[in-house]
Amino acid sequence: MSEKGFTRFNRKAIKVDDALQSLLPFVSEIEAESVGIMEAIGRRLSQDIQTPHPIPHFRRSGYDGYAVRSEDLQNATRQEPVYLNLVDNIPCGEVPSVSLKEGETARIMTGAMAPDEADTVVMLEATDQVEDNGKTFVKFTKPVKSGANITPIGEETQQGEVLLNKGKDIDSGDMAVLSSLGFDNVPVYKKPKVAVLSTGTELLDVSEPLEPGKIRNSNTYMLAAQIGKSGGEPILIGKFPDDVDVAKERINNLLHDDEIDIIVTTGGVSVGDYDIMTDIFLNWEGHTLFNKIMMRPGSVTTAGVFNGKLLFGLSGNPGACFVGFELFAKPVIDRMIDGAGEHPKITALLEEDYLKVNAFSRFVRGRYEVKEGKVWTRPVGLDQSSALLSMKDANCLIVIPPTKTGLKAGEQVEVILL
Ligand SMILES: Nc1nc2c(c(=O)[nH]1)N[C@H]1C(S)=C(S)[C@@H](COP(=O)(O)OP(=O)(O)OC[C@H]3O[C@@H](n4cnc5c(N)ncnc54)[C@H](O)[C@@H]3O)O[C@H]1N2
Ligand code: MOO
Ligand SMILES: [Mg+2]
Repeated sequence: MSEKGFTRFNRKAIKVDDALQSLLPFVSEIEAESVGIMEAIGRRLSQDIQTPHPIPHFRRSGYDGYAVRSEDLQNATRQEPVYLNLVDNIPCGEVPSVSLKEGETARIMTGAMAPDEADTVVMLEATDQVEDNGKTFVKFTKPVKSGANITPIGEETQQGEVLLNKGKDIDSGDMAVLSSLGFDNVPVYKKPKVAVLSTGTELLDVSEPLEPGKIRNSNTYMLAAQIGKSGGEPILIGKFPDDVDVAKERINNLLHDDEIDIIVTTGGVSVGDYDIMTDIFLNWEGHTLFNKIMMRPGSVTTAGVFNGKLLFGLSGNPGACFVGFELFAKPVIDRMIDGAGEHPKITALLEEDYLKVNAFSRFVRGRYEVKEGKVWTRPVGLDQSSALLSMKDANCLIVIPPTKTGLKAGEQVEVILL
């Protein structure tokens, strides 16, 4: 009997949102760290990133050509071309070596720094270079608009603007900005360390050959991927037989291990004789928050807290384990790294009838696709808690509210994006 009056069998089912809310008070933001820029890919920024200088930080030529003062060319025509004296050559990475005076021009390459006195760059294709007793001139046959083909300082952004916001997951565009601004070290949130421990005497290691009545421990590896995708770092503790003392001792170590932020177990949370996680949650030094949810699959998903550390007892059934993680552990990890901790939802149209009726909400592994501008969704694989193969094809969970009649094709449903 736990202090909340939970017992093995009489469990008080609570709503998904209430269960999620009951976890959130125990979620604290994880500290930040600084990582090398290449390690920052996919990590979450822990600070706003302001630009220390305008972009671009110098007047930049947009083309290979000649930097000119547009007033020198205002009378240029094919019949009466203007010839400017070539006084400088500015490749990319160099700076102008002379200041342009009236009647002078500088050859300049794309991306190179334009001379202060030039307000325009004329493309090479629109000019000719001519020699005249040892001096080089450039021939222009039409006037140019002042400012053409030169990117002014700060055209993209002025100094001091916030370009990347705290809480953003670093993707390719962010890497362009961070590297351009000189962040060879990047402030990111530490990855919450999530210990994964699977219980079940029936479990074999991945490398072990099958035996009658036994299965390989697939939940641990499925969760490792889900944890990584959620921004956490999976710490694989391994599989344990259905021995409550062994499991309890191991879990206790983890609860006291400052290196571990969250513990996730799989298996043994229902009413079976060897459901040892149920036993642990019924009498442990922590506080059990819930052990029954108004949902399918994963209705026996259980969670508790011990000195501020959350322990999740996910179901052994792969489908239930997967859904239990997505609905409860993923939002917790997200909030630890400054995320909203919400389930990303969109509405979609059912492509086919869903006729299973149920008193609880169903979270059905499904796929959504955009077709003719509308979002459609359909279940994938076996819609059963114990199904293993439906997760690989799923990119969403279709939320089927409690219904007496099931839902018809074309009806609107919410889907949670995976
Ligand atoms: N009489 C009742 N039976 C069941 C109930 C119930 O209320 N009354 N609850 C059902 C529900 S709901 C679910 S969900 C499952 C949950 O089972 P457990 O969390 O206790 O999981 P186990 O019994 O340990 O195993 C269930 C199933 O999953 C397989 N399994 C376990 N660990 C792994 C793993 N690491 N990788 C892959 N597969 C795993 C295990 O072999 C079993 O087949 O209980 C229902 N029963
Ligand atoms: O609630 Mo369970 O995951 O349906 O079997
Ligand atoms: Mg069981």
